[in-house]
Amino acid sequence: MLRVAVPNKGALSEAASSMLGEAGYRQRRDPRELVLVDPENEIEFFFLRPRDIAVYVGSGTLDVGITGRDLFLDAQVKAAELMQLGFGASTFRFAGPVGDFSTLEQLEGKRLATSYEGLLNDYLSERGITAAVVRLDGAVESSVRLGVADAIADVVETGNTLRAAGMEIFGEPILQSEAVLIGRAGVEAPAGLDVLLRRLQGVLVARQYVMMDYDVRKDLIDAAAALTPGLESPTVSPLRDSDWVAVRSMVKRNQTNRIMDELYELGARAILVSTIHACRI
Ligand SMILES: Nc1ncnc2c1ncn2[C@@H]1O[C@H](COP(=O)(O)OP(=O)(O)OP(=O)(O)O)[C@@H](O)[C@H]1O
Ligand SMILES: O=P(O)(O)OC[C@H]1O[C@H](OP(=O)(O)OP(=O)(O)O)[C@H](O)[C@@H]1O
Ligand SMILES: [Mg+2]
Repeated sequence: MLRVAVPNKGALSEAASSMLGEAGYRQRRDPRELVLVDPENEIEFFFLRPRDIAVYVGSGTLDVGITGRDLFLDAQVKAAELMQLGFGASTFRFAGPVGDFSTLEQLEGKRLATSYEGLLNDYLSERGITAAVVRLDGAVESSVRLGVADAIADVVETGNTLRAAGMEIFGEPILQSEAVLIGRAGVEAPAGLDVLLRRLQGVLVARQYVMMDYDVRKDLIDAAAALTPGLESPTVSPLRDSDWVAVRSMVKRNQTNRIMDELYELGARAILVSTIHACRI
């Protein structure tokens, strides 16, 4: 059985579980369940803290796991990013009291609070900056006001937490993070991993694309196909009226309305959009 680590709570937990559900795997009914076996799919899910998932995968105890790129890099384990999962996006950044800092160089000799000590130390040493890193478990934004640090390095999503603490970001982003699937580096792929990857890829595509159908005059098919090239090539079917054809093509979800407008301008009619429930590309 493939052994997969999944976040048990926190920012990534719900989205990870619903992605696995969409990929056709059994889901836990009770959030206190720690292990879930899905014998039909020959897979076993272990619900763990996202921060610990890299440790289990890095040590080879579990085959693959879903965690944040920031947490994975912070753990400094021997594993590799296998797939980006398209949720849990955040930026890891420096922040300080409003007006105090504007450049990275000003951090020299200062005290920096963070929950991501490994990630921050790597970043500072790559840039030759020496600062005292204060490792905190959470609520890092309070550390400056409470006097244990001069600035922080933390996860920023909306920036609301920072603003509420009277702080602002400065410097370039340290890291763009999102949820990723990680696996062991330099070993033979475990049985069943290829199926998991294809299924997750299928969910990503089904979320990113819609199916577009329309009718267009035969002499306009090249112009229409240029607007909707699909992944390989659009499907073109005959209609009873031999001057017209029906076209079917996958289209990026976020471009749906622009493409519908352009197809209509071109002369296409009966333009229909439907969601893709599942797919294998
Ligand atoms: N708004 C957000 N707040 C916190 N983490 C977020 C946010 N958006 C995305 N993430 C990502 O979620 C992961 C952190 O998850 P989680 O909050 O469960 O961990 P944690 O902060 O260590 O745990 P906890 O807050 O329960 O102590 C990171 O990869 C982070 O980048
Ligand atoms: O930019 P925002 O949308 O405000 O989100 C970012 C905040 O969310 C996270 O905290 P979390 O709720 O995980 O608490 P923690 O600091 O105790 O981990 C993170 O550490 C920031 O504090
Ligand atoms: Mg948190």
